[in-house]
Amino acid sequence: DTGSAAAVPINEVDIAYVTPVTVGTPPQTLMLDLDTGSSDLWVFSSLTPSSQVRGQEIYSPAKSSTSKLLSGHTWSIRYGDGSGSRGTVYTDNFTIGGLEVESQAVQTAQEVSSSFTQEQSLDGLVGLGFSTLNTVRPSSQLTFFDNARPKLDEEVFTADLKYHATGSYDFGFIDRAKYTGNITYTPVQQSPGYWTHSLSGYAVGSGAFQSTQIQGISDTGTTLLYLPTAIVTAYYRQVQGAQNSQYYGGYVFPCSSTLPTFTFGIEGARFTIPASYINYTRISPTSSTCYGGLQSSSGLGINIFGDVALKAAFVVFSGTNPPRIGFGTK
Ligand SMILES: O=C([C@@H]1CCCNC1)N1CCCCC1
Repeated sequence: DTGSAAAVPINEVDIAYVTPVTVGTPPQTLMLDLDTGSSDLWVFSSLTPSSQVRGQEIYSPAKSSTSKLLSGHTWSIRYGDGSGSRGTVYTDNFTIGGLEVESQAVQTAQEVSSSFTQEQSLDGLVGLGFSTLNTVRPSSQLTFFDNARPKLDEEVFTADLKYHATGSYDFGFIDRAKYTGNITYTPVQQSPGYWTHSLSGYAVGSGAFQSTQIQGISDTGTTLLYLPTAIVTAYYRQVQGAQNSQYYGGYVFPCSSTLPTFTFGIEGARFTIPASYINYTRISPTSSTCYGGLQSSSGLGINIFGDVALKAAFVVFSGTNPPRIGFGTK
């Protein structure tokens, strides 16, 4: 089997992407954020206090003839940005892009943090990290990908995220029409449960490529690209008027600045992020100061290859043994 579904940016700066999924019988359609940086599948639900729901679609297990309570099981997750949610668990039929998993653990939120309440076009997350990260207790649950794996034509899913446009996620096949040339693969270290791998180096604009191993995680659920401070300062040294603002919590610069491109390496292959992707957003709607799509990872304890980087490539998440990740030019 295979599946293919849209990845729709939820606002005009691609802060996150949502994908239509269906839960239950008859199918209830929700728009969920497919997140390779976590492994819980949770949804706004009929159990979410109405004070915490602001326009989101909800899953009502009582309206599904195939829902079953996973008795005695709970979950609680805290994301690196301080957001979080918690609740109870049902199993139910779950589909993405025509690919169905019967009896998928669907984590129903009984509480969500304010940033989720405020994000009205996001109805929950589909964790596509390794199932070892799942927070359901007393028994942890499998991700949609792990459940679908036995029925997939090929043990892969792919991400084709786009700048200010709708892209796609595919399951079970690699669509030759979505990239040119070959996919370059590199090993994944699946502990503690992220898609952890290394870049082979980087270049700022037309500068020389610096060959250096940079370990981090490819995370479709993180908006920006977070790299070591030395690399980030070297980048913004090329930007007139750029500064690392304590007030805004990162590098800002005049929106009129000419930004260099940023190139990253995967093994011998090179992927160039256009300057426009790094001119991320105005710090407020009328401001002429802009916030960068490349920021320092020093506060995070981990480098994160988020959407600003991933949308510059066609990315193959391969669940083979051992797992690996592949990047193709598009
Ligand atoms: O919470 C997160 C991210 C947040 C954004 C969505 N993806 C998961 N983590 C990934 C980086 C290490 C810490 C955990």
